[in-house]
Amino acid sequence: MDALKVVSYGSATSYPDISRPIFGDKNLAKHSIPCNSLIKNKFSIPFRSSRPFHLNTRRRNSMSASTMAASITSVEEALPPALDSSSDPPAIFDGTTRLYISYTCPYAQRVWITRNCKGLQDKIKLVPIDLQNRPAWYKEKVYSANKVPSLEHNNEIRGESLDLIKYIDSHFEGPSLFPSDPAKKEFADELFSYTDSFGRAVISSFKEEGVNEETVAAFDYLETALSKFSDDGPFFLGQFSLVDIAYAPFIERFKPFLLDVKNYDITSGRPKLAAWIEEMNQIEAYQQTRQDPMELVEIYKKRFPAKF
Ligand SMILES: N[C@@H](CCC(=O)N[C@@H](CS)C(=O)NCC(=O)O)C(=O)O
Repeated sequence: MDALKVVSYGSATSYPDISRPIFGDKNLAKHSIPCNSLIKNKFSIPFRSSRPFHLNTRRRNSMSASTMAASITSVEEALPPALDSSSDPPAIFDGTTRLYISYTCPYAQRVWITRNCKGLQDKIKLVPIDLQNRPAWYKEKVYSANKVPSLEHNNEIRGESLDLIKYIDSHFEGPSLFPSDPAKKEFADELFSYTDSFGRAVISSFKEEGVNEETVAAFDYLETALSKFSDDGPFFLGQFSLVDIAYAPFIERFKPFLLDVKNYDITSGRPKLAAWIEEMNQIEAYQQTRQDPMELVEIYKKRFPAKF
């Protein structure tokens, strides 16, 4: 893993938060930090594995020493180009574990983040697909649902992002990304169940003028949810978990889009959500999956050409 290098390929590179200035450069000092330093040093991850975990974050020019300590690091990989209708299929079912994604798909991004967080870059090969010019073999030979993400593992293909992040967490090595505390597990289930409703509630405003009550309530729900275990840390279950991974790709898109087209700042009056975004953006395993926010805004503008 340490041999992996920083390489951006096409649009698949990591970007800082749209609302924050870009600090630093690409010539970053690199080192690994252990799992329990994952999220700033004060928040440990008392999940079942204590295996070392490699987290990368980007060095910034103006930072406190403690933030700096957690923010310089590490493991980046060369991202392959997306396969399109002219590309040959990989050697499907040759024993290689493959994660089929699209670089711009938030569902696929959930699984990609999970794979990175568990340090599985060498064990699970990324196979990006160009959804706009999809290879026919993907539906015929890989995943008949013809969607991403899908995971090829042990001669089987599995789909559905929430199932996949749980599957990867429980069937592969690396730090556990799910708590054992029953109260946290129960809350995790509630938050997983809410993901689709959350998305629908936010998108309901994309088709009309302004930001409706349903959308506001959805972000308020997250703000309240972030209070529940806030004594343990800034994430949904206190410690970083699969729940954060389930929401991050969507917040990554909704935040810049709502700001750009509706002048609506989802963090205004929601300090816990603002802090969560800040903390998420420090996690290199996530950073490496992020796209240019303005490209994401443009994608949404095309997809929702309604009233801005
Ligand atoms: N419920 C699925 C949704 C996956 C999904 O809709 N993926 C989109 C890309 S973001 C897709 O593959 N769309 C292709 C299509 O529907 O033809 C999951 O959570 O994995």
